[in-house]
Amino acid sequence: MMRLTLSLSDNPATTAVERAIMEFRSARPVVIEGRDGSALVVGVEDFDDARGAEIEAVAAGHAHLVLPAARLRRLGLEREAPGRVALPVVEQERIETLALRLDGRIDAPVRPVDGLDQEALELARLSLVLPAVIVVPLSSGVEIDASLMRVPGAAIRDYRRAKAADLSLVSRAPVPLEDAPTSEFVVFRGGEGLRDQVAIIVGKPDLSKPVTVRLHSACLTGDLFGSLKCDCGDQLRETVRFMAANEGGILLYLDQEGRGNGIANKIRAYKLQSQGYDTYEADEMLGFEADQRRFDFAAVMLKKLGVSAVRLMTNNPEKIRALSESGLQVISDHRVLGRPTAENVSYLAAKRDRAGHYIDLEGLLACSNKD
Ligand SMILES: Nc1nc2c(ncn2[C@@H]2O[C@H](COP(=O)(O)OP(=O)(O)OP(=O)(O)O)[C@@H](O)[C@H]2O)c(=O)[nH]1
Ligand SMILES: [Zn+2]
Repeated sequence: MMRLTLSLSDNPATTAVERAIMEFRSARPVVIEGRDGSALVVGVEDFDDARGAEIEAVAAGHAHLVLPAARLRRLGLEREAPGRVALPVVEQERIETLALRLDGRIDAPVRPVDGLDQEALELARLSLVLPAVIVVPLSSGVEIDASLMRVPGAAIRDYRRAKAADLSLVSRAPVPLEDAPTSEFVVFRGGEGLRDQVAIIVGKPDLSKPVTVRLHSACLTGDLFGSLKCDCGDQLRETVRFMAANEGGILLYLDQEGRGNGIANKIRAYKLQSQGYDTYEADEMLGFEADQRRFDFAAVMLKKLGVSAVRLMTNNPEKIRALSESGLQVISDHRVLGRPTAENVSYLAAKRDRAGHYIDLEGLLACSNKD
């Protein structure tokens, strides 16, 4: 019999994590294998009592819920690290209360997490689902479904770094834009998120000089639909116009919807915002720290395009720091602000006050009042 041997995947660890992400997103349990044991992990989304009963049969009282630090803080605990709460009974109602509900309160001791717990939480984050996981340590006698995906914990830990370093250019073509007729779209595979990353080269920038660059995190609501809740759409179009009118530039459109939390979690956060919480409070309730994004892979994209010095269009100190640390020469004197609207001023103020963004809101409001 002929046997097909595949040598295509030169990184089986990354592929294993990607398969695990797909399983996890379809609400199937995944087995994480660590050095000192393994654990069955399942996300809290789409969790019901029937699934709970299946998990309980395997867990025999040893399941626990792992919650990130942000969520524990929202539950009233002073925490900088994730923690675990025992689940003697695996019930949907209790899990939802602890992981999701606004009035959730901790009703049991919170213990420190182990390596498998951390890897389980990281798998949930990579999967862009709610960052809360049910973990069942597997003892040797337990039999589990052989079709369940098994993934080494070390591969999950290393995944982000590996993907950030391993970006490949897959396609490129001219795409004339309304405000920038000479533009080229260059698509990379790798980086963050679950899709591809796009570099838009506007005009013909001179790569021997600092190139005007913007790192733009995807914002479906703002970029595409002109949502009034943020300034993203204005920033995007203003950047392209500026580049076209000033010797060109490169805009990186990064798959980091919702500050890296994914569109589903962003809309969950918007629901909380409609109840009066600000952009960071809402994320914290869902278990997210202020910003999940990393920008190291953006530097890899720029280097692959032949860029070594940039003039960055941003107000975000984190973007400036990440590119500088990657060895690129960075000039960061160009701020980029959209129009303030009644709906987005509090969002802009929160970014300035909570995340240290360089936003001169008073100046901006004064300017817009003059118009
Ligand atoms: N989680 C969350 N994400 C949001 C919210 N509003 C906007 N976003 C996301 O925030 C990100 C904004 O990204 P960028 O436009 O790159 O902006 P930035 O980090 O503010 O930095 P600069 O614009 O460069 O100063 C996008 O991914 C949006 O989808 C929100 O209320 N909650
Ligand atoms: Zn936006």
